[in-house]
Amino acid sequence: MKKLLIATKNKGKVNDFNQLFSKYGIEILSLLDFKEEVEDIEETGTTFFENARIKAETVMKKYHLPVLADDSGLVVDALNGEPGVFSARYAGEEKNDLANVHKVLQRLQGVPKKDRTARFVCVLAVAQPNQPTMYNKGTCEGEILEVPRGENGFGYDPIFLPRGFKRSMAELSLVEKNEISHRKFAMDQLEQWLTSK
Ligand SMILES: O=P(O)(O)OP(=O)(O)OP(=O)(O)OC[C@H]1O[C@@H](n2cnc3c(O)ncnc32)[C@H](O)[C@@H]1O
Ligand SMILES: [Mg+2]
Repeated sequence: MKKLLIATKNKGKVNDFNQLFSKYGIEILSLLDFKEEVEDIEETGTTFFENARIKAETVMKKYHLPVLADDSGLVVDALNGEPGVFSARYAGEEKNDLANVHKVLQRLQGVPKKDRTARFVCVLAVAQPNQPTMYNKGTCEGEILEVPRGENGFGYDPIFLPRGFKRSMAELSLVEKNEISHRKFAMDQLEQWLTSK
């Protein structure tokens, strides 16, 4: 089975990717699989593209392998695009999903349903030795609920209602999420590269 290294330490993403990659017969490894702790990569970019590039190229240069990186987040219109590239650390450096969700809900208190539009964004970067880095972007439109719902997924899934759905992203199964997610749409554009591997 082919293997691909994903430059992430986020278990929720690894879970999504395991299911998304299964149809390509590709086994994925992440930074969580290394015996020694891999140092955190500083995400100093101001865009999802820059941070995806930093993660993919840093890890590719270290291990000399093709590497996929994912930089993603939640963009809320009524918050001028926040939390955006700061999604993981919105409520502090410790990257606490519950605290991040709470902060978004607090900032949206009193904002009516029609103004709670938002989207998940995912930029994937593929870095390979001696080749230009490739990028793909996927989005998933929806709105922010008033209270969290559901136990599946990770991050902001419990407060995100995908457009056209009655269940939150965290009330969808992994398979259902992966039919409509920002990560899936970014992956679709990689199909040619994945199938030629
Ligand atoms: O950088 P890596 O190691 O990949 O892991 P991270 O958690 O720091 O990841 P990001 O820098 O890309 O920040 C993305 C954050 O956006 C949120 N997010 C991204 N995709 C999501 C999804 O599918 N469902 C819910 N929240 C998501 C979640 O809180 C993530 O921590
Ligand atoms: Mg990160």
